[in-house]
Amino acid sequence: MNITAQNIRRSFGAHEILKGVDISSRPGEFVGLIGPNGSGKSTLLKCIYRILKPDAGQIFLDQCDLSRLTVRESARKMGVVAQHNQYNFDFTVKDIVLMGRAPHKKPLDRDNAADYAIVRKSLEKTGMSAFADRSFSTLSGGEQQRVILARALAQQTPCLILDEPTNHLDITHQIQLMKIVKELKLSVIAAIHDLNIAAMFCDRIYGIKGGKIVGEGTPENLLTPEFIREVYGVETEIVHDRHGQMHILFTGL
Ligand SMILES: Nc1ncnc2c1ncn2[C@@H]1O[C@H](COP(=O)(O)OP(=O)(O)OP(=O)(O)O)[C@@H](O)[C@H]1O
Repeated sequence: MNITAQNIRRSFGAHEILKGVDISSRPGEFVGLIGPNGSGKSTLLKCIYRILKPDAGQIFLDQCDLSRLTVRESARKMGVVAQHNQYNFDFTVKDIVLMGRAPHKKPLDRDNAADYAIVRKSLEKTGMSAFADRSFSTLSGGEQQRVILARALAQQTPCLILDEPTNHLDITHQIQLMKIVKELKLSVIAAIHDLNIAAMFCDRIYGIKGGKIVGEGTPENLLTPEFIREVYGVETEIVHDRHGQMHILFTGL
């Protein structure tokens, strides 16, 4: 499924945070969004996953204008792994993942064996099976993040929006999460802080600064020392390992 955001504008008070942003992800494409703190990444993703209403612009899932879908309809198409997952009630891990099935059910439908099997598989995939009966609020930040990914997997959507999904995760779980998402071959847009993680997993990356897209391309094409200096003001060297994977070395400010 194509995700297309066109000319998105959004202000908070007098501050225009998004100044006409275009971003897209093609079917099966893993798209990264990089940029400094406060550049508008989360604001853009929140407009896409409907927590915020853009002041102008449109978002399409294939040909379908997202603002014309009900929340339930869009939740069948788009899963979200966001930051700061807090609940007012204390749910078990299993219950949280089961919430991913809700968009697929009619109001009085009960959870059935197929739902429970999907929940079990999603917990297995994220390595969280042993935590199924634990209370979500007692988990560490990284464990919570993996449960939220399991919920998004249980939602079985063709599109996935990830807002700094590797926050809180140790390096093993960062790579594991990105691998899980990559292998799903969904249309993904993910805000990512770690440029090396972005380079390793993204098919295409957008750079955003001051609410404007300042570059777009494959990791190799986009993430040059000049571009990184322009966006972040840091000096870098690019090296390649024996597998041909690029790595960014930070050499100074
Ligand atoms: N609800 C809000 N009210 C006022 N200002 C806001 C609001 N939400 C975000 N902002 C401001 O908009 C700007 C962009 O924030 P946003 O969270 O989109 O940045 P980001 O690129 O995701 O940053 P980070 O890398 O730090 O997560 C920031 O200056 C932030 O303070």
